[in-house]
Amino acid sequence: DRNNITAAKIWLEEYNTEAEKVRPEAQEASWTWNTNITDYNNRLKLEAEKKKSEFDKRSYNQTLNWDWKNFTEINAKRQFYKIADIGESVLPTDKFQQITKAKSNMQSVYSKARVCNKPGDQDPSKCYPLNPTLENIMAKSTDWKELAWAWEGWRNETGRKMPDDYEKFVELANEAAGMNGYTDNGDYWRSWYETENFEKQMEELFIGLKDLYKLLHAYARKKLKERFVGHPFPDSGQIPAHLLGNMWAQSWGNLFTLLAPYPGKPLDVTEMMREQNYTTRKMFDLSEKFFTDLGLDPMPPKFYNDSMLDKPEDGRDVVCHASAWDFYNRKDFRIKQCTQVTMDWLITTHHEMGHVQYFLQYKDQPVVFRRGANPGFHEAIGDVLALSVSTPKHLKKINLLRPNQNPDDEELQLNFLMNQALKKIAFIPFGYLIDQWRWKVFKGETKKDEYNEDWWNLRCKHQGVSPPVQRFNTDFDAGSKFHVPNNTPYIRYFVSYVIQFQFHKALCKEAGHNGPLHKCDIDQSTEAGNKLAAMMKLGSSKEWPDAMEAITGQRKMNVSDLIEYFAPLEDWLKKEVKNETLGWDDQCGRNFTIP
Ligand SMILES: O=C(CCC(O)(O)[C@H](Cc1ccccc1)NC(=O)c1ccccc1)N[C@@H](Cc1c[nH]c2ccccc12)C(=O)O
Ligand SMILES: [Zn+2]
Repeated sequence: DRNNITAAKIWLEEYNTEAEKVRPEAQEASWTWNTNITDYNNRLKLEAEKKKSEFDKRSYNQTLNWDWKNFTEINAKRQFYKIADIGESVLPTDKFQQITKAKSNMQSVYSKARVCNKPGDQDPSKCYPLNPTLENIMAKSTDWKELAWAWEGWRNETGRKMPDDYEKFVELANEAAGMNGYTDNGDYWRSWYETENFEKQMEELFIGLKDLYKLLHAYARKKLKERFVGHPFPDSGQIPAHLLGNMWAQSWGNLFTLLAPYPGKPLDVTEMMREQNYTTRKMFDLSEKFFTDLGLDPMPPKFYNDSMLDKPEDGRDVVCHASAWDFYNRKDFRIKQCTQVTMDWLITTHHEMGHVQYFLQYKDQPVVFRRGANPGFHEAIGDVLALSVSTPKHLKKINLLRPNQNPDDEELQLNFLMNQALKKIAFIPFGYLIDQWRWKVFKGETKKDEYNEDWWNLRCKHQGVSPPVQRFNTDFDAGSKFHVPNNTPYIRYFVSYVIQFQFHKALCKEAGHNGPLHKCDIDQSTEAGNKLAAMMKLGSSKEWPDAMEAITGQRKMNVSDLIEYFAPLEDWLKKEVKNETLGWDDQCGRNFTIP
């Protein structure tokens, strides 16, 4: 009968066995398309996703045979709750095909996009991809026109071609969410945090970090005005978005040579990697060794054979944006990325390896529990280890610090903190605003003809950046960022950037570190590794405060550890910008220059 827990548990076993067959097939078809974008592979992907959605629907219907909401066994009840949460699979077949098609269209446009007519090119029909060319231009160029060409061209070739598909996706995703009992798709996405007034909590964390961001923003703006003297910066105080070393101004690390407090003491890890003939494989071996030295798991033998770690040179179209893949059969785990030999990519490699380590640690959980305690946890693992790898102390240990440099030199340490701030503090408003925008779109508060206006309202208000050229409602600049056409939620990265410092603080204590937090390197501490592993083994079987408590002893997210980490730099910045006006007007001033 409906309350027979023994029979229910038998059914759960059967569900898991079936899921460990259906999911690998769907993953394999998705992998084939992601590593070779063709119409044929797209059809196979659609077919496999259809099969998986039918399995999800069937399973949902079978959960109705049990009064699982009244089960006293928490673990079984939570498995039923997750099995019944089938997302877009709830849609009838034709609508499911439509939403999958709209998503594939946008992903294909994004991954195939190329930008032509580069200023100074003899052959105007020569076209360039984001990875590596446009990313390198945004990182290295100090030519206003060249930066504006890449910035505007990328948006013309991606976002501008998506509004219709995006509107279709929003409509169908909201319909699916409604059928599952949510008010809209944003409500569904936020439900994964199982947290009362989650939006309010995010806003409070963001407010707690604003002052720190304003200091860094004022300093960067001051130095960029010197570099681009004669070029227009809006009176309203924003920084033109194409000057910050990154296509989306989400990470300012490429401005290190301009912004380092002591330029004479560089951290030029990329050059050191190149001088030592680093290869992609060496970067992965280095990362894997950090994990195994903590007592965590090595990569399975198949991992290196089956992964795609470099951009293919045979001209085929692939999804270059990095991702880690769990095939839900406890055997297949892969990474797909178009690695370049740079420090940024060494960090990204740790980020992706963090995802795979989580897969390995929770692989014996029931399939529905093979997820992060909340999505932010999954994004934080690799970044926590990278906080140790990036320290001058660790770089010295792995011979990526110049031999004549002393890792304990206080000026070098301040340069290191600035480098970290340009990646971690600069990211905060960007990590916050993407889903502020999407949640409003899903709520119906932002209509299609307001997509771009609302996007720039948030970019100007929260991030303090402005468009370098005139923007129109026929533009769709949100679509120029991978996660929007790929429909990957983004608040997870904002959460990760907060909790990774809580994890770092706790693991450093476990590793017996004394002294300033930013000098801590947990390398080789199996005590720290054991704590991290114990948390990861839980997967999503427990609510995330339990997982947080397993590492930090606390049950809440808070920004105090991040602020503690950057305290020495905050003092330096306050002195550096004491004659500057901090912040900017909510609205972007209007003074574009058409190049
Ligand atoms: O997007 C990524 C890395 C890609 C990912 O590893 O997060 C990837 C995104 C993705 C999700 C879904 C489909 C395809 C790609 N997420 C995963 O691979 C993943 C796998 C399993 C569980 C959770 C996430 N980073 C973000 C920001 C970021 C956070 N930490 C970083 C460290 C270095 C560089 C960038 C970042 C960005 O580039 O804007
Ligand atoms: Zn990630």
